[in-house]
Amino acid sequence: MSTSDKKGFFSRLFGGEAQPQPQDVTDREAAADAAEGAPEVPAEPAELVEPRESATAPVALSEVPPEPPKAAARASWWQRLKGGLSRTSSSLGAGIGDLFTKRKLDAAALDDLEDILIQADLGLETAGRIVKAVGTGRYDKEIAPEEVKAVLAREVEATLTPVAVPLVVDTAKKPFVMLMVGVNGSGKTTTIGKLAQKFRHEGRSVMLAAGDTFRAAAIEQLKVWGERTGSAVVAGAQGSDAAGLAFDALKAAREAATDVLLVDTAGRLQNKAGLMAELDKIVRVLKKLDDTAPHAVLLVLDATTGQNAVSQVEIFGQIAGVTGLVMTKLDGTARGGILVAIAAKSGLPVHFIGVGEGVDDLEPFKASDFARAIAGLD
Ligand SMILES: Nc1nc2c(ncn2[C@@H]2O[C@H](COP(=O)(O)OP(=O)(O)OP(=O)(O)O)[C@@H](O)[C@H]2O)c(=O)[nH]1
Repeated sequence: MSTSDKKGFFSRLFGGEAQPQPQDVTDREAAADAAEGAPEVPAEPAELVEPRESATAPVALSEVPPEPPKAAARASWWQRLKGGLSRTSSSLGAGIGDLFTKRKLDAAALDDLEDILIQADLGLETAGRIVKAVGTGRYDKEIAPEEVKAVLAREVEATLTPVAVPLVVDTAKKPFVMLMVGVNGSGKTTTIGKLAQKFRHEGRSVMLAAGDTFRAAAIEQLKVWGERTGSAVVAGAQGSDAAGLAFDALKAAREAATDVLLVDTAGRLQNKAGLMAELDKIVRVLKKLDDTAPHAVLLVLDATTGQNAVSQVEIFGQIAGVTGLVMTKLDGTARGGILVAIAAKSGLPVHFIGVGEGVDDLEPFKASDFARAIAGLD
């Protein structure tokens, strides 16, 4: 099928507790300045918020989702994944059901199937593969919707298996530095909180750097996550230099022998050149202290943005050297197939997916579970 056959498709495309040390601001400023002249905003000493004894500090911020009920009352991950992807699977299932109930497989049916798959944002390549697989050996015969769903699950799993790569924290790096990038509202800060919780449960010490200095609420949000997860937080004033703050945080994390440092960043894509300069500068400043840092650059993508997420992968891939993906909000869209399109197109590892606002609504990405859930299979 040529792209022109699907008019409008491409037009949618661009639509253990660390004991941190006091900061050496002189070092930080020197490194930041050496990396890129003087910071645009005069640097202020970063504030270090040490983790509280209790990880259940009162939450004052409406932006931070409430803590989930006790584990026993929570559904299993599979149930939450299936539930989260239900909008996508029911939309696909309804389309497939309508199409193949008591109907022979012919060219028109295959064309209609392709439309349904493209509307679910699975991407042209995967849609084409699924249609071919459904058609093979079944032409002119009746085919049950369940059979089509099984083929769909098989092909989606085949596409996703190569990218379902777990994130490995290299314990030789102290700290293992993860830079979190993505557009505003994609779920970066929430994902940082969820990851911090995971790492803490694995017995690692964690520090969070509030590098999204653009929004005061983002800084406050990160502090709440720090309290909740028992992670130290390095934060500066709103508008302070993000690279300087990242430098402070890495220095503190090193001195405290922290296992993982998660660095939040701003995501103002409307100012691409500015964003590129800021991310570049953060990376260069981190390298002053550890030339192998950052050890992972995770792009957080909001599934509800559909095809726009594809262009975000391209842009952030160019400006931030993305090493892996996290897809959030798969529970809020009927177009969860976008993950499949991105996997096929970019080949980037998908480390985690999020299906809710709760702290445990983020899990390592597994190709077969996702494929079964999206196809509506048990
Ligand atoms: N339904 C749902 N909501 C999510 C998920 N992940 C994050 N959110 C919500 O999305 C909203 C934005 O998340 P943030 O973490 O503030 O996003 P951000 O990218 O840090 O945004 P900025 O701070 O503006 O850059 C919040 O209300 C989160 O609770 C998810 O997997 N599912």
